[in-house]
Amino acid sequence: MLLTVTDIRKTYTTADGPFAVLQGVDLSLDAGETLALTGESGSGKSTLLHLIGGLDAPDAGQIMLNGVDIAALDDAGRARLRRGTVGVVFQQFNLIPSLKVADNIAFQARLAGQHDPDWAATLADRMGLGPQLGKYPEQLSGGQQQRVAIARALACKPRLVLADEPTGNLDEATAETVMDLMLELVAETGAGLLMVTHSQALAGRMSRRLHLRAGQIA
Ligand SMILES: Nc1ncnc2c1ncn2[C@@H]1O[C@H](COP(=O)(O)OP(=O)(O)OP(=O)(O)O)[C@@H](O)[C@H]1O
Repeated sequence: MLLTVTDIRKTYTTADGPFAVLQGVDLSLDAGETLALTGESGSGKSTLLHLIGGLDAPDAGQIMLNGVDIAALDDAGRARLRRGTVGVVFQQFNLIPSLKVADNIAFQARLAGQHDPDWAATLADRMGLGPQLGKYPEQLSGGQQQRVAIARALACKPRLVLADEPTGNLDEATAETVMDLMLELVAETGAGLLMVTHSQALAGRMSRRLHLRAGQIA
């Protein structure tokens, strides 16, 4: 199993007191599988994705990724694992404004010491980004920026791709094209995909779907 999440708990401290957003979440994902995570706004979807991506640590529970318990790693260990094993795509693209498209695509793979120029070029080509490689993110449309973000996430050949509303900022037609490309490339690499979405149509394109409600998988 690529990913096994067991009894994950997370409580935020807020001005109104403790808020238990995740109260014992279990899920698993195999390589080559695509999983949609749905749930009302505020149900904890992004929180769960961040924990699985090692961007934050749970209060309790186990997250086994590729045989490693990431919940037991320190910050540096989580960062290393994340760079080499996980590719993340956010709704807001999160490109680096001062870097050209080509360098944005290569950024994470370089950090992980896994930059493969041929693979980066293949991704850019498949994403239709050839003419944009020398441009800066601000010179690109939203759809083009999200294709750069997806290429960047896939450039380190991740075993797991995490996507948080990846097409939430795009118009319907662009969203469909971008999603087609992402699903195609994820399928070709054999990675697992966990995608947070509010779109039932999008969730229907995944091999499985889970719904988060009241801190647990419903
Ligand atoms: N760092 C934080 N400190 C305190 N509360 C937080 C923090 N991050 C998130 N929350 C709260 O935890 C809850 C879950 O947030 P989260 O972003 O995970 O939900 P979500 O399901 O992804 O929502 P949406 O669909 O609106 O993006 C929300 O009520 C949010 O206000």
